[in-house]
Amino acid sequence: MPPLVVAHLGPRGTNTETVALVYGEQHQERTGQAVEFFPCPSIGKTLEAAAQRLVDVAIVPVENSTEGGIAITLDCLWAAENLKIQQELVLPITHVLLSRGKLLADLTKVVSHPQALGQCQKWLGAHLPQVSLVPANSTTEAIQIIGDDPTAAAIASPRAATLFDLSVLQTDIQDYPDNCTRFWAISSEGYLAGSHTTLAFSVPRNVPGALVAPLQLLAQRNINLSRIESRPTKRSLGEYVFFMDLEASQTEPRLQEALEKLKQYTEVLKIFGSYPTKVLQLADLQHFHPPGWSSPS
Ligand SMILES: O=C(O)C(=O)C[C@]1(C(=O)O)C=C[C@@H](O)C=C1
Repeated sequence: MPPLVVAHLGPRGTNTETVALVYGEQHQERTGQAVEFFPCPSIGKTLEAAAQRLVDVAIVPVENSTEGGIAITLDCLWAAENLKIQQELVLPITHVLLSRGKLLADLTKVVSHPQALGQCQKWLGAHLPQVSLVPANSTTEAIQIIGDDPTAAAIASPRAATLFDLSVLQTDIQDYPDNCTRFWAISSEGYLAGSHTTLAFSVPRNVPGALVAPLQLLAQRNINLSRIESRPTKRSLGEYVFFMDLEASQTEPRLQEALEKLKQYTEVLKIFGSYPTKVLQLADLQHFHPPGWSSPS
């Protein structure tokens, strides 16, 4: 059997890679199939690899508890024709400040993924108000960017600190202790059943009640909405695509009925599948975190 190929945002050491490693380990334990990893330069390229079937599965971040939705993931999912969610994994996110320099006072710039900079903005404002904040494609690309410059620091994971042998100037710099990110394992192949279903739709006209009718269909069937998020359609200002996460499975008649009726009220309706969801615990992460790391939850 050929190995399962799992794409993730690279280079090695990103938070997304941690989730890919856990996903791969659990897949191998469950099926016996070997797993190979395929690091990609951006979230968009990771999803493209899955859509073009260059890989079997793409692991991508969807939403962070501090910073909210990851727009590029939702936009790529909407644009692709054939992508389905297989599984949701929630990772507690701990950020550390890494540098070849020794003192906070010597730093002039801090580099990281915009999500990570956003998740640490209060800490940065309080401790490094004078530095410039430089965006990177990932937390480990940030480590490559700072190189040996002792006046630059990167925000990355404790695992990246160990992998790249960098000194940690400060641990736990995320603004909220329960900071966590939801990730999806996405594939172009069929999908598994599970407790949650994600869909997205555009509405035919921007009129009063355009969103109330779809919401009523769900409420009448006692289907709980765990998230609703809008993204611009990019056709004209004020036109949106609505993403919804539902606490119900497509195998349930109440959801099948609601989805059938939803077609009347939507212009384009995409169903990204039903999937199980899991909050990763220390036991899931034990092979992928440096000694001494403890889960924030
Ligand atoms: O740069 C990384 O380490 C990533 O995995 C990306 C990413 C994101 O895009 O949300 C993933 C989790 C964290 O919330 C910060 C950054």
